[in-house]
Amino acid sequence: MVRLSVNVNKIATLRNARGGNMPDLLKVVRDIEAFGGEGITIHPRPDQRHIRYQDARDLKKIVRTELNIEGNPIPEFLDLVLQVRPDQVTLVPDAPDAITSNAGWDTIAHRDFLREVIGKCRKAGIRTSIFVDPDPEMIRGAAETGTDRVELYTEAYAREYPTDPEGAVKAYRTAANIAHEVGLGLNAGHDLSLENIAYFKNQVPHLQEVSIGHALICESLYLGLENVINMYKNKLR
Ligand SMILES: CC(=O)[C@@H](O)[C@H](O)COP(=O)(O)O
Ligand SMILES: NCC(=O)COP(=O)(O)O
Repeated sequence: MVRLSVNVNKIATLRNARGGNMPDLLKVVRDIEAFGGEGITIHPRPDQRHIRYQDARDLKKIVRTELNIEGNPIPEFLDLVLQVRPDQVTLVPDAPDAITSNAGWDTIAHRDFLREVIGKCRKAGIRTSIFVDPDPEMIRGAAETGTDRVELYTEAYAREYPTDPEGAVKAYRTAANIAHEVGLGLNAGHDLSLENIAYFKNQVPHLQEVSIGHALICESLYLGLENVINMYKNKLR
């Protein structure tokens, strides 16, 4: 079964909107795990617009499933990750002012930098993943960095799925097979939803984990968090 890691950035967005602690992020995370969530993903951005660095420290103490911290490995991010030691770190090449993640790594141009960062994380006992487009050369380049896994950036799939499901997924199927051939574990995420997740899961081999946040939280406004988590898990079986 493909593991569901729930990205809780948008819980922190709502919390920060009033400057208080409602919704209580730690309570929501405990409930997500009680409802069947199999991991918690956070993406502390440099401006800490939603997830704050302190949230990462606090969540490390309470997460019982797996904690995945995503972000651009700027020095303060890497320091946080090496301090917190999550189960997994996912390296994302976001610009500081990016409204959301919008590209995968150029694993060839940044091979030496990624090797250095990944080496430090793996030495600290943290499983590593790097955010990549479904580009065969980028997947092969990722294998040269020493990373444990890659995370396929699924925005293009989600955008094209409604009009051309097979056209949307074929690059990801190819990328997944190449990742498997070169010995990489496989995650996926960004803009996945109740509408598009089952087709992706059924068409993309070797998938170990999906991290889903924005759509899941929005769907939960109508259908309820516990119900939505179990709807995703049923589609991921
Ligand atoms: C790497 C990735 O796709 C997610 O972390 C996504 O960027 C969520 O970030 P926001 O919640 O800030 O959009
Ligand atoms: N890595 C993807 C993630 O954590 C959540 O992305 P999204 O579902 O908020 O687009």
